[in-house]
Amino acid sequence: MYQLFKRRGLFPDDYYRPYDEPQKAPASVDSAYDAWLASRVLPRGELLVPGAHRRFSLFNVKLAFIILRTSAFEFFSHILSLHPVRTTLMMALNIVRSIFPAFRGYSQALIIDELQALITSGNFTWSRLLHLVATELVRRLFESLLDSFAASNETMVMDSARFYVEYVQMEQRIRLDIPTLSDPVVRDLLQESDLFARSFSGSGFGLLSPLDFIHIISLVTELLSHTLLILSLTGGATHYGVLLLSIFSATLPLFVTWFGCPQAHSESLYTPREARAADRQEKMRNLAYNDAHRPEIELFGMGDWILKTWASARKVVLDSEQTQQMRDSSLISKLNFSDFLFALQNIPLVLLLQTSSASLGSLTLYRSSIQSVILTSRNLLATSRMVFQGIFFMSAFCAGKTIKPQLQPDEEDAVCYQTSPRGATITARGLSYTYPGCSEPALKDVSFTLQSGETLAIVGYNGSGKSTLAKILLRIMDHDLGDLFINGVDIRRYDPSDYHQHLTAVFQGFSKFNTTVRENVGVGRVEKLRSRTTIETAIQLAEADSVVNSLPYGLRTLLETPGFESMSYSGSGCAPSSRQHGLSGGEWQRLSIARAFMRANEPQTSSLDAHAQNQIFDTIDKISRSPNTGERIKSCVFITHRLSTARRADKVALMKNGTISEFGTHDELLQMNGAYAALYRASV
Ligand SMILES: Nc1ncnc2c1ncn2[C@@H]1O[C@H](COP(=O)(O)OP(=O)(O)OP(=O)(O)O)[C@@H](O)[C@H]1O
Repeated sequence: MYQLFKRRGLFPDDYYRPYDEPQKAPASVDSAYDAWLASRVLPRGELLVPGAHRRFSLFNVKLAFIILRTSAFEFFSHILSLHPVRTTLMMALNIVRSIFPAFRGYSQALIIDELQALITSGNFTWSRLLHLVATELVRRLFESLLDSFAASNETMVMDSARFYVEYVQMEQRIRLDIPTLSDPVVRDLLQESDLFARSFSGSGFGLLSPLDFIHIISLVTELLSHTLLILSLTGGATHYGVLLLSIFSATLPLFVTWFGCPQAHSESLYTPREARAADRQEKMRNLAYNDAHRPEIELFGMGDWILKTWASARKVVLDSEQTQQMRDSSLISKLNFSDFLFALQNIPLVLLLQTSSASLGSLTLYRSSIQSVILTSRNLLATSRMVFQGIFFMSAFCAGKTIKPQLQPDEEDAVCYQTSPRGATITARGLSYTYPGCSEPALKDVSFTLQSGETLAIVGYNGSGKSTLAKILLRIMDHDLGDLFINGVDIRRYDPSDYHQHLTAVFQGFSKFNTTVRENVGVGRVEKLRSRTTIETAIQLAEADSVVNSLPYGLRTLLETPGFESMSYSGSGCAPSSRQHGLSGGEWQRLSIARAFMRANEPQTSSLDAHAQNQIFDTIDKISRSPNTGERIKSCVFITHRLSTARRADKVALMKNGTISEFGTHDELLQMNGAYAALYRASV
């Protein structure tokens, strides 16, 4: 697999390793992807699980800078370009709003001082008091108007940013092919990229969104404005010294937590064993909660096993969380600083009282400002910490955009699929394939030739590699060794989406979508989703018309699915639940065949059918011939366990232990008197 990735140029040479082996940080880091990968490697060669918080170390700070340099600028410029005026306004308003608290404190202090002066001089009047209160109310009104305008502006900016990242996420998932998506590195990358996208809706592991970079700026401004106020109230070196001491000691515990105990979150740092346990407990929980599994859970009495497995996995996770908590609550963070701090903060207050300029207003202002400094420092540290983590998740998001699907040919190698009048010619030479993480190949040295217009039946025992070969022929997986030529051209040179235009397939494990019959069939050829005629023809070809006609709302019937695939969501305007209807396994299969037949009328289509039966073979045979001359115009490969169906194909391939052990016409194989002949005789 590593060789394959190297060849495809998906990952740099020196640091892709299967996850079971110790990991090594990349030798040089000069892209967001490198930095993301390097930030996950722990000193012992273990990998951080996706979503884990990065330690605040010098190395990670350097990586964060590389990410900012290589991808953050591009990302933020894109966000800015979505709403340039509103985003700029949002930044400006954030800074303006950050000065408000200090200004508020100052204004209140002025009112108190003025009242104090009025009372001591004996000039107090109620009208003067009302005037002061009214002024304060007007100031507050202005503040709240600006606040609500800023909030609505921010919502618009955030919504468009959220749409953008979610769109890119969806695009990424759809663009990548099965081999790329099944790679563990890519899976982790996409998981962290998802966390980044979710942080925009405020649900990414408690992360703030990346736009909180702006909040850092406003928090710094707020901190500065309070500090300036305090400095203006206090004077002299003694005051400054004590003041600095009190602020430092107020924020010290925060720094200790930030630098010393970076794994405050329970999910932050799992060992591979703990990560596996976390995964297992989640799977068991899903089994217990999902109604789709209920019949089998009851039938096979899986309840106890689920509970036991969940309990042992849960214990491992809880133990790990406990260890982390104990690590986090180190002695220094357990020390209760609050009383001590309170005393320290009062020292400048006492000194301030000694000065002749001390007034009630200035004392109140001092007290509230010092509290604000502490609060703002806390917010600043918490926000910075989240942003620090967010930078790494952002690198996953940006790196995800650049992953090249493994099956995509290089531009200079790509060729367009050229149709041939009688269907595709398939030539396989020494094809081998090993699933990731497996030691034994699922396909070994498979060679055969299928001429255009011929039908090939693949037969063999369970697990002999039939589906694997079909997936390679369908180009949804890539072979490791050997060559596969379609119409004389290496299959690797075709763009998969171009190649797929010219074939169709029925899968054994076909998808059951929780949507209408029409959409369940129509997705076989999305551009014809609105063409009722095409859908009805496909349904007729698949002999599924009796199924559809028996449904209360025909094509508009909303199908209930036991599985997870869902194409509808609340508010989508889907049919009401009264239009829902369940189908039997066989009826679903008919619809899946109709889905495949959506492409069957294309003259050059090669049909591939998994686990076909006699009746289906008749239909496939009918549509793979020209309606005028009756000549074959499509090649067809199908997998079957029924040898009575296999004998009707032009060629039969018997698969055994991942390879084709016998190949030829039905009669040739019978004459060979080998395994096929024995199986055939046993079946009749
Ligand atoms: N995703 C996978 N990961 C790892 N191994 C796999 C995977 N899918 C299949 N295999 C293994 O590859 C081998 C061939 O499987 P394949 O599904 O191609 O067999 P098959 O002949 O189609 O079987 P069946 O008739 O039961 O459908 C089997 O040993 C199987 O366990």
